[in-house]
Amino acid sequence: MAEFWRSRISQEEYRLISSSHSSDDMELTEQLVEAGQDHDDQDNEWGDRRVILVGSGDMTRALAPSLLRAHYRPVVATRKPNRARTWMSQEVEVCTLEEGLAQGDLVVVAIPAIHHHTLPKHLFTNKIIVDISNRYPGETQKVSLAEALQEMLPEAQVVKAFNTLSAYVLEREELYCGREVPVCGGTTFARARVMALVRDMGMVPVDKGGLKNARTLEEIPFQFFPEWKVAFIVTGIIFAFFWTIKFFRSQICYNLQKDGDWDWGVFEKLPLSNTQNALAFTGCLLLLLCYIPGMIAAYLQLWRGTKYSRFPGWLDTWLKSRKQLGLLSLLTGCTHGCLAIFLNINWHQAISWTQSIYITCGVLLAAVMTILGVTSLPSVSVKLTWREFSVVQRYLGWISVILLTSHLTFLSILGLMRPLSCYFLLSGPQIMVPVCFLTLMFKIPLVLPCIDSRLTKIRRGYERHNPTDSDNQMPKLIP
Ligand SMILES: NC(=O)C1=CN([C@@H]2O[C@H](COP(=O)(O)OP(=O)(O)OC[C@H]3O[C@@H](n4cnc5c(N)ncnc54)[C@H](OP(=O)(O)O)[C@@H]3O)[C@@H](O)[C@H]2O)C=CC1
Ligand SMILES: [Fe+3]
Repeated sequence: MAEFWRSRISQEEYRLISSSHSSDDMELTEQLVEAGQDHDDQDNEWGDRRVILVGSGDMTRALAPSLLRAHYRPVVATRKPNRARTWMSQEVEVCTLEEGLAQGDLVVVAIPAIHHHTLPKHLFTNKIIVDISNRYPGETQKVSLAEALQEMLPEAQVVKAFNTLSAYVLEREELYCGREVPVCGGTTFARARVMALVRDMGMVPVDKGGLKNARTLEEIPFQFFPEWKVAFIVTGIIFAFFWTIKFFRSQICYNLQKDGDWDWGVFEKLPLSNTQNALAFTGCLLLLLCYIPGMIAAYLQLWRGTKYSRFPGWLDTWLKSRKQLGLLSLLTGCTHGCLAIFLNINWHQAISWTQSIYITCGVLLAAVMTILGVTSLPSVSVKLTWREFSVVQRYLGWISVILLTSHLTFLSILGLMRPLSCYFLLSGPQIMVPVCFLTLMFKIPLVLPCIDSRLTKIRRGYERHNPTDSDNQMPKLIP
């Protein structure tokens, strides 16, 4: 194997290559290695650090500088070298397809997939082809673009990569560094080589197996907030619930219970007052929904006496949606705060002590939630130590629940005791204040030293039913 690539490929990838028993795979790997050595012999200075970029479009213009930064040598192979030279930097070699493809065995095909059939097939023998193509919206193919390219170039190894990044991102080191890049296809060697390239460029390669998975990779750019789906649906349902309650209480019940004609004037409150009210309680419930699943998980672990059994699917999904629920809680809560300032505050009127506590708690809650929201963003959280992150998320999280409970209680301290004014329909505070207190009540046992130490033990790997078994399937953590 060419020395340069041996040093770039991690031990784990090398182990995978060595343990690959497919004879076809090994044969192709040998051919590729030989091809790599040929290029080494041609030019020792660069060896197979050359990466041939076919096409001179947006992706080539974004990839070439990032390859240079990673100490690779991009060679642009284009149909129109004279034109391409005008927009490529001096350090990038620009040549014809024939000249370019003769220089190296790692080739990035950066032309739209509809033009793949125009590629000179004979020049791609024994090459590792990095297919970065994406289909256009609305286009549907039975086979993935990468599989179609592999079928067209049977003597090459097609590896799918980089299609999940945009030219815009690839132009900015600060945006692409640390990003995950799924890679699939080729022999294990070809894939490992592309993964090493991705890693050298400052990104994190994720091995997605064979080329049959290319379709999944080609779907990624078309995904629409997949991690937010659950949180958006939950937020929509909660908002509709509180908006309907407010509508029945303030518009329908009000008119049904009063004497005289139907008052259409109260319907004017629908867009602003009702929406503000519904946003307030949506934000409250979303905040609680961030902390309730963690408590359920803790009780479940205490009951099972182990952390090594899977949570039910619904709890797993709920736990994974906490960040999104928290950010939506911040959004709805802050919108409620802004609207409430316009609606409720009469600056010339003295405020009671309950109102001043309610306002102070509300403003503090907004501040604490902003810190929680900002620290949950990946760009910020990667800069925090594990301790900093867990202290902020855990303690500030529960402080926000206490502030929320105080905010709601002092908002409606008198209203809570009032008899139901709209048949059996509870008001927002009448629903939310008990839920807040219940959440805090269930949290209190978990912070008691005897239970907390038991939970900590379980989370460090202790198992109640199997305390001494060293053959447990999962590794134990050192306390
Ligand atoms: N733009 C982006 O953000 C992303 C693009 N991609 C994928 O990367 C690939 C390239 O995209 P992009 O750089 O934006 O495309 P561009 O349209 O900017 O450039 C494509 C290049 O392909 C070559 N080309 C154009 N027409 C033909 C043809 N008829 N025959 C042969 N070659 C042709 C040209 O190069 P020349 O004239 O030098 O030969 C042209 O510069 C596409 O498959 C796209 O799906 C993937 C992720 C993101
Ligand atoms: Fe409020």
